[in-house]
Amino acid sequence: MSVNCKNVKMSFKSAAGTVNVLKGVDFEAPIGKLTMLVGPSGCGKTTLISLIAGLLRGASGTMEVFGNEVLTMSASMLVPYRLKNIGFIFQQYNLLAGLTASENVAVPLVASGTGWPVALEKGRILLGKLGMNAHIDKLPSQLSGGQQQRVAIARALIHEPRLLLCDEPTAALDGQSGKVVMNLLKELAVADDRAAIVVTHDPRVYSFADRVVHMEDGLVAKVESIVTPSSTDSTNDTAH
Ligand SMILES: Nc1ncnc2c1ncn2[C@@H]1O[C@H](COP(=O)(O)OP(=O)(O)OP(=O)(O)O)[C@@H](O)[C@H]1O
Repeated sequence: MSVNCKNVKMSFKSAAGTVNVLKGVDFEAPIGKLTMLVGPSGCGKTTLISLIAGLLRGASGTMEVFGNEVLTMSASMLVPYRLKNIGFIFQQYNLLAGLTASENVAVPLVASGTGWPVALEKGRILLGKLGMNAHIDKLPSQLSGGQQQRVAIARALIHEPRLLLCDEPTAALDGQSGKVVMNLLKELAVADDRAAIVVTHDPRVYSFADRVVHMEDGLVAKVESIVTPSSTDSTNDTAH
């Protein structure tokens, strides 16, 4: 398993009182698979993947990610944990407005000690693979939504994380662009030693999943294993 969560509970305190958002989640994401996490708005999907990424603290239970017990990890250990293991694609992309596309992509490598020239070159190569050669020196404000999405994907994958976490990667895209993005994610992020977890509301992309985990009201309600046609067949998407 890339991720193995047992009895994960998480609450938020606010002026109105305590909200129990995760109520004892058992969740697994197998290595070499794309796991989709689906369920009604507010059921706790983003909270769960934020905990897995080490971006959110304060949960109880156990959460093993590639052998690391995340919930009890010290703050100083979380930084190298994230750099080594996690790529995160945020719903709103979260690109740095003052940096070009290739500079945005280079940031995770620079953060883990690679020099800017090497990081930028790797960033350009990866953006090229994503069909972005004409846009590598543009600022995010000069890019379309789909182009920004590709920059966010490249930034999440540049340091070759073992686990890619994506929050609604196709929400802002039309149907065809959504399929292209899902094909890219599967091709780049799912391998024998890697896994991806995709949070989505988008029924158009369900067929890219190897496994669908349904959450409801802070709990896992159902798990489906999906048998798909060849996951690498990115040219034939008529089934999607
Ligand atoms: N920082 C916070 N403080 C208080 N409540 C929060 C906080 N973050 C999330 N919540 C609440 O926790 C619940 C679950 O939120 P979460 O974002 O995990 O749901 P979700 O399933 O990802 O929803 P959506 O599909 O709409 O993105 C919601 O009721 C939300 O309002």
